[in-house]
Amino acid sequence: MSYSYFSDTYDDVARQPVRQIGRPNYLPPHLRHHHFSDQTGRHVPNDRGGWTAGGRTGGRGSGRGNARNPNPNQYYTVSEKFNELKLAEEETTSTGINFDAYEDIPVEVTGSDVPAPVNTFAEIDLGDALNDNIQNRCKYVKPTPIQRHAIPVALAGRDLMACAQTGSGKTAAFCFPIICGVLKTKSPESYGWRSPVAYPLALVLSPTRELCCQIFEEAKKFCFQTGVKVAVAYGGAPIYPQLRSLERGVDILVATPGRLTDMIERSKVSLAKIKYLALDEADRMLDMGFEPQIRKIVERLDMPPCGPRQTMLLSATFPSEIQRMASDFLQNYIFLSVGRVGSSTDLILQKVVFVEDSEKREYLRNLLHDERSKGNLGKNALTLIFVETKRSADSLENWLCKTGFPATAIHGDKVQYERERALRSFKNGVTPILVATDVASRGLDIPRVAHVINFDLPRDIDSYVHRIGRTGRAGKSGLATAFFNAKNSSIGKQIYELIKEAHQEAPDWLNQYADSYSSSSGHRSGSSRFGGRDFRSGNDSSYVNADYGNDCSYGNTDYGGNADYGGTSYGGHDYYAAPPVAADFPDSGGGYVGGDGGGYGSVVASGWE
Ligand SMILES: Nc1ncnc2c1ncn2[C@@H]1O[C@H](COP(=O)(O)OP(=O)(O)OP(=O)(O)O)[C@@H](O)[C@H]1O
Repeated sequence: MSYSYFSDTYDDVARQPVRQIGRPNYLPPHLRHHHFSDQTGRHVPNDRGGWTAGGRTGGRGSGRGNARNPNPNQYYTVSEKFNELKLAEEETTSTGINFDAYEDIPVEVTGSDVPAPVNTFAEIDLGDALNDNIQNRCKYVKPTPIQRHAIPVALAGRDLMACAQTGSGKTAAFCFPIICGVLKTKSPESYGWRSPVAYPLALVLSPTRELCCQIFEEAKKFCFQTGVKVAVAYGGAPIYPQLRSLERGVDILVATPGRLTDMIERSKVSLAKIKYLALDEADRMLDMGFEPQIRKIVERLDMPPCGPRQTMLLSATFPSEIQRMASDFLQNYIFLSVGRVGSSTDLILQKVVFVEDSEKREYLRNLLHDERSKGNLGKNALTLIFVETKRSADSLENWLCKTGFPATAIHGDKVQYERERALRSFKNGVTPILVATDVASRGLDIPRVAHVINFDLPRDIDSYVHRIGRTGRAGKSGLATAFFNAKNSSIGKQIYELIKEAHQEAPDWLNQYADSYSSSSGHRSGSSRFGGRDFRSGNDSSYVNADYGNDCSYGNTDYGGNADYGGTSYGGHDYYAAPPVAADFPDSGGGYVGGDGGGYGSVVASGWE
C-alpha cells in the first residue's frame, strides 16, 4: 500500500499496515495517546513568499524590505515555481533518465594516456553475470556520464579521482570495475573457503554507517550470482554477526573506518591482499576530522601501496586542498570531472527565502500546509529537513509531530537501531518527513525525496550541495528550499552563484547580502563558478574545461556521532536554546568558520543534466 502525508492525517498514517523489522510503526512516546485533528485555517504563504500570520504580515525581513534585507521575499512561492517541474511521482525507475542530454555535459579529464569513454555497457567487458545484473536487476539501460568515463579508466587499472554530480551513479562507477577485477583476481580454490582472518581483495570506505549499508546493498545487487562475496562492517551494530559473515569469506568489504580498524586490531581482517581501494565521499573522508583514521588504514597497516593497489576516490565535491592530500594515495592518476553545476543543477529547483530564526517554524508549517493542500510535490513525496544540531533535530521532530506532520529524526546521538528505524520509516512513507543533521547529507539515495529544506543552512557550500543532492537524483527533478538570514551571509554569494549557474532565478537581495558581507568581512568574493578542475591544473586536459570553484570553507558538522570516528560529533547551536555566535549583518566578520576568505578552493558538481 502506498500513501503520503499529503492525503493522510497523522493518525491515518500511523494506522497504515507497514511492515517493519523488529517493531511496529513508530510513534514517539509523547504522541501515543494524542489525537491530531486536521489543521485547517493555517497561515499560508503570501504572494511574496512571506506569510500572513495572526495579523502580522511577514516579520522582520519577511516581505517588507529594508536596508538589511532589501525586499527579500519577492521571489516566487514554492507552488508557483514547482508546478513548472515535472515531478517524479512514482518510485524512481532507472529508465526515466534523459540520456539525450549527456552529450552536453562538460567533462574534464586530466592525466596521461586517458582511456576513451564508452557509450554503452555492451562496449565494456564486464562479464555475463554482471551484465545480466545491470540489465535485469538494476534495469540500467545506459551508463551515466561518470560511468561512461570512469569505468574504462578503472578497468585499465588506473588510479582515479572523480568528481561528479550528486545522484549521478558514482557507486556503480567504482563497483563495476572492482567486481570485474575481483572476478579476474579471485582464484577458483578460494570459493567456499572459511577463514578466521578475512582477506578481502577490495575495500570500499564510507563516512557514515547508513551510506555504508546502502553501498553494501547496491554491491550485493551487482554481485548477484557472480560468485563475488560482499560483506559489511560498520559501527553501532553488533560486531559478531559481521565477523561471522566475514569468516564465510569476503571479496569486497564495505566499511566505515572505525569498525574496520577495530576488526583489524582484533586480527579478524587483514588488508594484505587488497588490490582495489575505493573512498566514497572522498573529500569528507580526507578532511580534517577523519584524515588520521584513513591514513592509518591506508598507509600504516598492512595494505599494499599504490601500484599493486588500485585506488579510486569519488565525490560530488573535491576541494583542491583535499585533492592535494588525496594525491598521496594515488599514483599517476586520472582526474575526472563530470558535469558543471552551471548546467547540472537544473533538475533541482533551488529556492531561497529570508526567514529569521524566530520565524522559521511558522514558515515551515505554512510551507508544509501549502504543499499538503495543493499536493504539488506529487504522490508519496518525501521531505527532508536539515538542521544544524542534534538537539534541534529532536526538537523540530517533536514539534512537527505535535503540529500534525508525521516526522522522524536522524542524528549522531541516536543509537544505530534508532537511526536505521528512522530511515526506514522515512523511506517507506510512514513518517514522510525526516529531520536530519549532516549525518544524512551525503550519499543517501532515497527515492521520492521531492523536497529538501535547509531549515538551518550549513556553513559551507559543499555541504549545501550534498544536502540538496538528496533530491533530484538519477535524472528526476526535485526542489530545495533554503531558509536564509543574516547568520548565513558567509555562503550567500556562493548559493547565489550556484543558483545562477543552474540558470535559475536567484533573489537579488541574496546577492546584495553577499556583497555587503564580503566587503564588511573581507570575505573573498571572487567568481565562484563551479565545476571540476584537477588541482594539478595546467595538465593535459583532454576534454572540455570547467571552471574553478572557490570560497569554500568548512563548518562543523554532525556526521553521525559515530563511535566509528572516535565519537566525533560536531555541531553548533540549537536555535531554540542559545543563538549562534553573533554574526549580525552587516557588521559581521566572525562567527563563521572559514569566513575569513580562507578555506578550500572547491570543486563542486551537483544534480543531473
Ligand atoms: N546507468 C544508470 N542508469 C540508471 N540509473 C542509474 C544508473 N547508474 C546509477 N543509477 C541510479 O542512480 C541513483 C543514484 O546513484 P548513486 O547513489 O550511485 O549516486 P551518487 O553519484 O553516488 O550520488 P551522491 O553524490 O549523492 O553520493 C541510484 O538510484 C542508482 O541506482
